[in-house]
Formats: sequence, C-alpha cells, structure tokens
Amino acid sequence: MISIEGLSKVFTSNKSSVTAVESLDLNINDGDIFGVIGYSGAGKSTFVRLLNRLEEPTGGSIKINNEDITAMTARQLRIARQDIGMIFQHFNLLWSRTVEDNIAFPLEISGVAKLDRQKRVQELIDLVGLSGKEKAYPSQLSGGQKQRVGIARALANNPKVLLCDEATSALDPETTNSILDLLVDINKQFGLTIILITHEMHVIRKICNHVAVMESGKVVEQGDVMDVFLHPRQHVTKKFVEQVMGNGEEDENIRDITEAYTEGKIVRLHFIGETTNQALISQLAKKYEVEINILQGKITQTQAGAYGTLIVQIAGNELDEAVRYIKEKSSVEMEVIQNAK
Ligand SMILES: Nc1ncnc2c1ncn2[C@@H]1O[C@H](COP(=O)(O)OP(=O)(O)OP(=O)(O)O)[C@@H](O)[C@H]1O
Repeated sequence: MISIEGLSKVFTSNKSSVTAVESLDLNINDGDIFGVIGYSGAGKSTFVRLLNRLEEPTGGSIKINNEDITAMTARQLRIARQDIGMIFQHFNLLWSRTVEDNIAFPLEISGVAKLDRQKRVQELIDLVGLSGKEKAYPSQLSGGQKQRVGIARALANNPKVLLCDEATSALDPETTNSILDLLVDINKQFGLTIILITHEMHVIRKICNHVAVMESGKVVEQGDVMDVFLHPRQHVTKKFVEQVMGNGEEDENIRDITEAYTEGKIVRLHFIGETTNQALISQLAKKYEVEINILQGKITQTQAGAYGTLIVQIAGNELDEAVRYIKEKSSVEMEVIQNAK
C-alpha cells in the first residue's frame, strides 16, 4: 500500500548539512501495523513527517495507494492528506477548543456540514472512550485522554493511513498500554494501516507485525517482528531486543541450576510465536505422571503469539513419554540441558 524508494532528506543551513534520512526503501502492506524503531537522532521523526510531506523530501518517491505523494501540487496534497491521519508525542491539540471542537476541526476544514459534523464527532468520542468529556478543554484532561482526542481528530476524515510519531512516549506504562490497545482495535475494526515510530521495543512487541530498525538515517534491518526478535542481526537491533528479553546473562546461571536440580531432565523450551501450545506445562502435568518444576524463563506476548524460553525440570515415572510428547506433538522447541545424573 505504501511504497517508498530512495527517500532522503538533507537539512542544510549556511554552515552545515545533516542527512537525516538517506536512500530509504520500504514497502508497507495494507492493514499493517508497521513499527519504525531507532535511538534518538536516527531520523525516525523526519521519516514519518516526510510521508505526508510535513517535511519536503530532498530525493526519492513515496507512493500511497499508487498515488505519488512526492509529485503532488499543494492542492492535491491537501486532498491526499485527508487519507493520512497523524498523532504526535505532545498531542498538538488546540488549547482554546473543547474536546468536541478539537475533533470537529479537520471536519470543518474539509467542509463537512454542521449536523454531519456533530454526528461524526459523537461517533469518534464514543470510539476512543471519551464520552462525558465532550465539553472539557485539553488542560482538564490526562495525557492518555489528550492522546485519545488526538486519535479521534486523526480519524475524523476516515483516513486509510495513521502515522504515529512517538505517540506514547509522554505517557506512563499503563496509559501507554491502553492507547496501544486502542490503536490495535482501530486497526482491526477499520483495516487502517498504522505506521508507528518509537524508541521502545515494548511498543513494537505489543502491537506491530512488521518492524524496521533505523540508524543514522538508514533502515539497517527489517522484517516480521517475530523474525527480528528471533534473529536480530545488527548490534542496534540486538540492543532493542534486549530491552524486552534481557541480555542472556541468565544463561550464566544454568550451571547453578543444573547443580541444584539433579533429578529427571532439565530442558529448555522455546516458545516461538506460540498460540496453540501456551498451555503446554499444564497439558503435560494432566496427561502424564510427571512433576514439572519451572526454574527460569521469560515469555513475552507479540502479535504473532507467545515468544521466549522456559527452563524446566521434568521428573517422574512418565518422564520419557512427556518428553516425547513435547518433541512430537507440540510445536514448542525443546533442548535437553541435563539428564539425570
Ligand atoms: N529541522 C531540522 N533542521 C536541521 N536538522 C534537523 C532538523 N530536524 C531534524 N534534524 C536532524 O536530523 C537528524 C534526525 O532527527 P530526527 O528528529 O528525525 O531523529 P529521531 O530519530 O526522530 O530522534 P528523536 O526521537 O530524538 O526525535 C538529527 O541529527 C537532527 O538533528
């Protein structure tokens, strides 16, 4: 749905020039929640602002639904922008307008009649969970509520694409999660394509299905979120995966574990995008005469299912049968770390 080729942006002043985005190629599918992650200064904000030409590209092309955004006149761009909503880290609300008037603003600009406007505003207020706050001013709202107004305003003209520029970075973790849940809801309900930039891998893990990693203005790695989690290639990507999964230091404890637990087998279970086998431990305990002792692990949830590892001790009369079941009947990968001494 979105095809970006050779996109670049160079900021020049009389003394120096900075290449914020360099020869960037990306394809984004219809209905994707596509995350772009990078550290501060990587060029993420510039990239996302190029997509609706809040920044003018220095080179390259951006096609959205086969329309070349980069070649549009100012008038064509105004119309095309109705299909591209945007939300911001600091919300960018109009402080002198109430919630309902903020949401009505883009409808006024696109010339929607007053009665239709009122109806649409009420729909949007219900959608984002702000009923009762219609007459409140932004200064009377929490950060999460302000972002809900931002989302409602961005959706007012039924866009096909929603750009999110660090939309949860100013929010606490709980509010972040509720805003991310709302974005997933909107993506599912309306098939809206979402492009989200962030410096937090947690955000990518929770809602994205594709991710691109940016460093020094370039995309250095991209792919399905699960693939990138499983096989991060670049140093910067490994660092981001560590934000969620830890840095593998726990492996150093394995010797302590194997010395402390000597009965049965100690196995490492890899859950890779699991949805069907998340209840594996309880299934084993019900089916076989075994004791299962969870020793260590970290499982996290992604859009593609559970991902992570568990180290468990399995002992008991039906140990071999239980191990065979994991190998043959489940899709969880198993590695035996230690057999009984
Ligand atoms: N208007 C501007 N004029 C000059 N340089 C700019 C401008 N905007 C961004 N830059 C430079 O471009 C580079 C990329 O900045 P950008 O804001 O896109 O990065 P970012 O990854 O979004 O970082 P952050 O998360 O801190 O905003 C930086 O070196 C920045 O200083």
